[in-house]
Amino acid sequence: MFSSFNIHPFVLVSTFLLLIGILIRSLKAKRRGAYPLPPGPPGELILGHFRVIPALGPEHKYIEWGMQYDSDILYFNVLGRPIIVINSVKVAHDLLDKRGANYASRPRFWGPQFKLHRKILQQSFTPSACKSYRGIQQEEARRACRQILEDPEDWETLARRFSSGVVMRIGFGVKIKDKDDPYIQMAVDADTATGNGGTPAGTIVDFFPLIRHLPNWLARSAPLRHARNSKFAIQRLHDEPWAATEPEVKSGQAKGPSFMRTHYERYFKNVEEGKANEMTLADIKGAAGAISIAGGNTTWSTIVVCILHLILYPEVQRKAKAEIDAVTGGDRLPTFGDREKMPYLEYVIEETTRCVPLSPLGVPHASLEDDLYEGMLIPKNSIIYANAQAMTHDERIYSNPDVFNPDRYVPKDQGGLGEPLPEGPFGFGRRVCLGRHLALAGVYIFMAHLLATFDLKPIKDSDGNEIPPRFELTVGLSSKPEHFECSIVPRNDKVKGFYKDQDE
Ligand code: HEM
Repeated sequence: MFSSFNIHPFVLVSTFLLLIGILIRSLKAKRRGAYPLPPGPPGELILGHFRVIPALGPEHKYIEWGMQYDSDILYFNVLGRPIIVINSVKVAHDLLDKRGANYASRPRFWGPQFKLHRKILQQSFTPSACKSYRGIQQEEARRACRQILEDPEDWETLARRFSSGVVMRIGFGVKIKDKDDPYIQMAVDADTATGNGGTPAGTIVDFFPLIRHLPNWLARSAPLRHARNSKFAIQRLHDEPWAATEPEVKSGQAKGPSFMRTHYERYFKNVEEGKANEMTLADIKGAAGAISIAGGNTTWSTIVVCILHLILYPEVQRKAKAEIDAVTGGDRLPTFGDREKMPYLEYVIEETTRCVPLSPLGVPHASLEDDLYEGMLIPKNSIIYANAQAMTHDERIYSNPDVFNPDRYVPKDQGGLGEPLPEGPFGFGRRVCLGRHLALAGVYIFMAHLLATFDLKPIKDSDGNEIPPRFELTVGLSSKPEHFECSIVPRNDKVKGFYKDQDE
């Protein structure tokens, strides 16, 4: 987990002194109260589980340990900081939902002003508020698929343009013009920042926060360098769209709806009327930026993972297309009005989030006070990982969990397995993803357009043999799929007619 411990000797000496403190803290934690901690593998004297938890794919090791210790809740201690891993939906509900107030915090890397951003964002992305963004999502899906018709090789960038285009329009009112638009590169840079930083709250910087003040030559930690480079990319995705749209919004010339416009206008109206403002302009910018950062890469990655599985499982693709054609007659593009008539496509999307949770360990929460769960102590200030990989692949709930099978959700009274829709890919409790309704609507409209228009196939080698696409994910706050080769071809000549008269 913490393999990048590559630091100057000066830091090592200071670290030694720190370790003494850690040892005292660890011993104190062990002696705390009469209640046992949740089970887990043995750690080392000072480092705890620092070297025990693997750097890559820790979620899989946590699943193994859960079985070994026959427990859905595990305890670790890294450099004196308690870590709790939750491996089942039941425990996640019991702690993160039912006792949400105690588990609503984040480890130190989240700023306090985010609480206010969350409150404001939450109101903007309820299921009914999301309906007002459908026009934007539909227009961007049409535009992206029309461009894929012209340039199928570039489907991946065009899918990214769709997802970034939607969140940039909703956040700031910025319209991404084409795939070479500089905003695309900004979104890619921000994706790299959030998608490659290593296991969240699992790097040396998270346990020695003071290291982040050291110059690069002194602390040669890869995650630290990554965090520093990322800061610029993330800031840019706030500053540039804000600067580009502010003059229009200020002068009342902005056309479409956007989060920024709504709150900017409200802010100055309050100023005029002498009323207090809850948010500063910097808060409005921060919240609008959060929409672009949190919503672009995640939606795009879900689409790419869905495409990949539809290529690997051609029978699922065939069924999804048959459902779409039955609703549209194969004569038009699907709309949001068709969504409830396409339960199979909905299951395909849910199955995508189940098979590959993009944040396999969730985004870590932190506990505020000591808590007791089934006779076990969960210490105050623990880092809490909700292991979405464990929950979505729990064999007690899902049959053959590694198989992509949207039919698993078909209710029993309709002849299906009646397995529950996945919980975990969007997190839990008071920090649950507030963009989930928007994200699922975006994936629906994009995939419905894509499947109405194209066949998604593996590429072939020179002998005509199919080469199945390769599947790999980066490791970060939200992972993203690595590039894979595939072939996207129009289903027939008629589909081109779907895109005539499109307003660009
Ligand atoms: C398929 C796409 C998406 C996935 C898989 C996803 C996943 C997640 C996860 C796992 C969390 C952490 C939840 C927790 O801590 O328990 C989260 C938080 C968040 N998501 Fe999403 N998300 C997606 C799309 C979006 C979109 C489109 C938006 C934009 C509106 C968004 C905005 C946020 C925000 C602002 C947070 C932070 C919430 C907080 O800390 O209070 N997400 N998301």
